[in-house]
Amino acid sequence: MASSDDLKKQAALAALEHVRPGMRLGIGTGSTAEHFVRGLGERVRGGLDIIGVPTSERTAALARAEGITLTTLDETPHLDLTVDGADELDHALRLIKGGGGALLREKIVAAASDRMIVIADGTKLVDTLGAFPLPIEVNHFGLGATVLAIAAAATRLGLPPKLARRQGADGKPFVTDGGHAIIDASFGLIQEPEALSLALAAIPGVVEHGLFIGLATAAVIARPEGLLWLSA
Ligand SMILES: O=C(CO)[C@H](O)[C@H](O)COP(=O)(O)O
Repeated sequence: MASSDDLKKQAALAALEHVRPGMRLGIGTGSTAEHFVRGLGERVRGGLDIIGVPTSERTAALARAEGITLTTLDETPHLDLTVDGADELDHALRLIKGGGGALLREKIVAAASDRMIVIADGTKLVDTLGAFPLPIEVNHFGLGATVLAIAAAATRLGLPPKLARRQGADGKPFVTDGGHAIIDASFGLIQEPEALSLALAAIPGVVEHGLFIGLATAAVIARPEGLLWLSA
C-alpha cells in the first residue's frame, strides 16, 4: 500500500506534467511541494528551461540545490503557473494553507499566477474546512490586541475561537520568513470561509491568513485508488 509520502509524490509528479518550456513558475512550500521541486530539478537538469519564484527560504534553498533558476516577483511580476501543497482543500478549491508557515509568500505568489495547481494526498480533501487550525500571520507590534480582535471577529461569526501562538521546533516562538508571528486558530468547522476571510483581512495587525479563496484553478489529489483532478 502506498504511503502518504508516496501519494504526495504522485500528486507532485502529475502536476509536473503541466509544466512547459519557458514557463514562469511559482514554487510552493512543504513536503508535497518538495517532491515537485525535486522532480522539476530533474527536468531542468535534462534541459527544461523555466524560471521560478520560491514561496519560502526553505524552498529557495532546495530549488537552488536542484539547479533551478530562481527569480523574484520584482523581476518577474507575472507568473504562468504556481504549484503548491495545502493543509486542507474542499471541493470548491478553497484552501487552508500555512502549516509550514509560508502562507504570506504563498498567497502573494499564487495571486501573481495565471493558474494554481494544488498538490495533495487524499487526506487533505474535506467537505468543510476547519479541522486543521487556520494559520494567521500577525505583526509582532500589538500582538495581544490583534489576538483579541481575531477572537472577537470569530465570535461575531459564531465561530468559537481557540487561539495559540505557534512555537518552532526549538521551543521558541515561530517567526516567518517575513519576520512575523503565527497564530494557529481552531474555529471548528468553517461553514462560511469567505465571511471569515473578509473579517480577518480587516484586522489591522493581521498580515495575512491561510484561507486561499478563488486562487486555486485545479487540484490533483493522490489517493490509494488513483488520482483525482478537481478544477475550478
Ligand atoms: O501551506 C503550506 C506551507 O505554508 C504547505 O503547502 C502545507 O502546509 C502542506 O504541507 P505538506 O505538503 O507538508 O503537507
